[in-house]
Amino acid sequence: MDMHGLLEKLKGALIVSCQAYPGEALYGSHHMAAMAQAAKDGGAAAIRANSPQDVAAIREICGLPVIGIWKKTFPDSEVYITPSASDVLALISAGAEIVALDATRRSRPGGETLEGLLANVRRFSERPLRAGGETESSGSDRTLLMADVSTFEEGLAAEALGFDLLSTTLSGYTSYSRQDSGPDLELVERLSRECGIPVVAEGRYDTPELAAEALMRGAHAVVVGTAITRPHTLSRRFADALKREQPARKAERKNAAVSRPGGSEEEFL
Ligand SMILES: CC(=O)N[C@H](C=O)[C@@H](O)[C@H](O)[C@H](O)COP(=O)(O)O
Repeated sequence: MDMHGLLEKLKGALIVSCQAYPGEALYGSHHMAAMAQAAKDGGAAAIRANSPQDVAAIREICGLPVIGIWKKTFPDSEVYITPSASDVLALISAGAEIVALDATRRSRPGGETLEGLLANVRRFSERPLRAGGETESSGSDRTLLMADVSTFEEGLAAEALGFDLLSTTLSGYTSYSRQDSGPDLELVERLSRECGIPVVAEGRYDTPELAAEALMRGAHAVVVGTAITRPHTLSRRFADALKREQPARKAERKNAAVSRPGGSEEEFL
């Protein structure tokens, strides 16, 4: 499959983000590969995964195209999604068909620039990023680069730098981007209208309806993570809702006891 074939395959598709952090019950490539297989069984067309180990495990088990990222934190920068050229190359070696990286305007670790990073990746990549030459494990003739952005301006800049596709991943996660509890559908719509490369909707799509709306607004595909693959977060939502309900129920029962003929508040207590 060439890069156009891969992008065509992702058109209108669900991409499931399978990520877990150290200390969480599902942390580990084995769990993430099982999660990816379950997502595939449910109709996902691709997987977004963190670290070369998870990318390799997921590709081996479920065989779907993988968008690889590598989250790393540094004391001198807020950038944490695939911060450096060597991270990109490690993900390419692990078999990622697409590598996503922070393309915000924030300063990067070690003072590296986004332009410099792209030049390094192109220079050192074994699977050329701009030339042909299909490799056995590759789903595409070259690894595509996805820009994770937080604003419209960052999207335009990333397209000008030669990224293959954009994702709205970081809207709400930079200090200067729109802060909202829901997904940034306006950003999806604006980028889709103004950019010549595919725009992926990502970040806080927590219902099927919101994901479908993103396609209506022009998204090429939708990435869903937390709402599908983070069961402890989902469990907490339910548990918190029940906890919030308890005082209301208690008050209801108390009112019912007091208003019953012969009933009293003491009886309820
Ligand atoms: C901001 C950031 O670091 N986003 C990360 C990017 O890979 C993941 O933690 C998210 O789960 C992913 O973007 C999917 O979004 P959501 O989990 O909201 O469906």
